Amino acid sequence: MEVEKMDENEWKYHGEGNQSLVVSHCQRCVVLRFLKFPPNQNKTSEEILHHLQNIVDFGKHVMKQFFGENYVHHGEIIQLPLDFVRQLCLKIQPERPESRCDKDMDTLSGYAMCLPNLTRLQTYRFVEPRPILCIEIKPKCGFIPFSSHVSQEIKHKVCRYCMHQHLKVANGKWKRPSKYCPVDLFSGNKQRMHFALKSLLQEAQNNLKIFKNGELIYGCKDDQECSSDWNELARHLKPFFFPSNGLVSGPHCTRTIVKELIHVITLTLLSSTDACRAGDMKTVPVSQGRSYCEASAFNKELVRNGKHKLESSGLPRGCLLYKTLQAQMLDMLDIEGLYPLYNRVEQYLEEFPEERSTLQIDGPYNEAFYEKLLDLSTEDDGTIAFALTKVQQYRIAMTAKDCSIMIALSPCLQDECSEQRPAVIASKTRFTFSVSVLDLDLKPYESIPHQYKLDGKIVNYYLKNIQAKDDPVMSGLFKENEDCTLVLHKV
Ligand SMILES: O=P(O)(O)O[C@@H]1[C@@H](OP(=O)(O)O)[C@H](OP(=O)(O)O)[C@H](O)[C@H](OP(=O)(O)O)[C@H]1OP(=O)(O)O
Ligand SMILES: Nc1ncnc2c1ncn2[C@@H]1O[C@H](COP(=O)(O)OP(=O)(O)OP(=O)(O)O)[C@@H](O)[C@H]1O
Repeated sequence: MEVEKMDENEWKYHGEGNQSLVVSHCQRCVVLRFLKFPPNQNKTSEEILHHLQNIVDFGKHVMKQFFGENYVHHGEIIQLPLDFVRQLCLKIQPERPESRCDKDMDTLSGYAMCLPNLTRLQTYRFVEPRPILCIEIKPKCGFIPFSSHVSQEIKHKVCRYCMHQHLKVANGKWKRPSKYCPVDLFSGNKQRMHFALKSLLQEAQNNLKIFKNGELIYGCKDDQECSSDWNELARHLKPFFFPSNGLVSGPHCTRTIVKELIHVITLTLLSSTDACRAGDMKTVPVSQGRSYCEASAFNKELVRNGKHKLESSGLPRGCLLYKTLQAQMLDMLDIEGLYPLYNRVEQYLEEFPEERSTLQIDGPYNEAFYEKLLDLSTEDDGTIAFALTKVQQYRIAMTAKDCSIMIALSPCLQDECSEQRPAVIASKTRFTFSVSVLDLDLKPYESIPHQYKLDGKIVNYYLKNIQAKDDPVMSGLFKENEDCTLVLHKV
């Protein structure tokens, strides 16, 4: 890219999260990813460059090993003219959702990351004329904690996402709870995956976005403004799934198209398109934890119908979901078992602050850092080395619990598919596809106390407000208490 000739008019707002803001090029298949900071948090250009270098190194030397070369795009750092960045910032400001404007895009350093535009197929450099559909899923944590350090039994039964939903609705983050359960999505069972994906389509929150030719057509632009009109979605999707049938319309057609979409997403999620170095590193036997979540609407429906056995077919080893789950499962001790180890590291650093860089707490994220992550022993020998390994593994797990999966699909002819360019088949269309993972920024060491507190809040809220109401015995107890209160009233 010729940085001297950068023109803000060739770029447009693409999206943002809590840490970064992304703009896409109008003709080329690239995006720029800028860091975001709260106003007044003045970072020097050097600090920003160092932060970005860490992100790139972490993707290149660590996450590629876990996920595989083809799934991870670490990108490169680019230095941009400050004038271009300022103009771009002004241009895109009106497009930004209000809920994300508590942080400002960095316009002072001139540094950004340049990445392939993952809403496009990765085989083309330029925006190609053929239609492209892209589905972005932020699947969140797909397993139930199996650690013996867990103090509340409910955490062995209900997954964090399902519990957290209730706290988020109570806090006003979302209007309604979603029926999506990540444990169903990661089960590898097609029926359960279908239910999970349908639930995501019903209540996308920040877990699902759909792009057509690089433009967002479905999902939440803002926390308050969510598009969940299936008829509108079906109108967009029809040319992809039923290219020659112009007559089909109405609710039946909408349902058929949505079903086709879910089918294709399931097939791509289960496909194996890459091998990776950590491929044989099995963090935990799947059988160790519970393979279903008691709060999942799918599970509840089965129980209502008198069926108690939830199928978990298991994920094919090569697929991205499997790799994501394995990385997530590096959280072997749960935050409850991890927190005392974090405190051990903290104490050590208080005594020996100069050791912070030797211990690679803030990088560099290189080969040596990766090698140390491979020790999966859970036997605590009381050393700082053990505590540090578990802390770093936990940070990787947290990163994998918050990453997103991008699936890009484009209709193709039979002779266009090859081993390099795999295909999935829907009833009327053959799609060539690519699957990628994004937002693999390592979670900061400093966020661990926050994770510990949040975990307590999520569980306590669920126990007090949700489980107590769901459980007939508990709700009976609450009623009795209410009766007592009445007796105690002055009359
Ligand atoms: O803690 P969680 O599970 O709510 O995850 C946070 C996400 O909320 P979510 O539950 O997905 O709506 C949150 O997403 P939103 O900003 O709410 O869209 C961020 O991804 C946050 O990451 P970071 O701390 O900014 O790096 C995420 O925080 P981390 O816990 O991953 O640090
Ligand atoms: N390489 C890419 N190609 C296409 N779109 C991208 C790319 N990187 C990011 N995006 C889009 O920009 C959005 C924000 O990016 P990203 O998830 O990296 O932000 P974040 O601030 O790190 O997220 P979080 O809130 O999870 O911390 C993504 O949800 C995705 O839609």
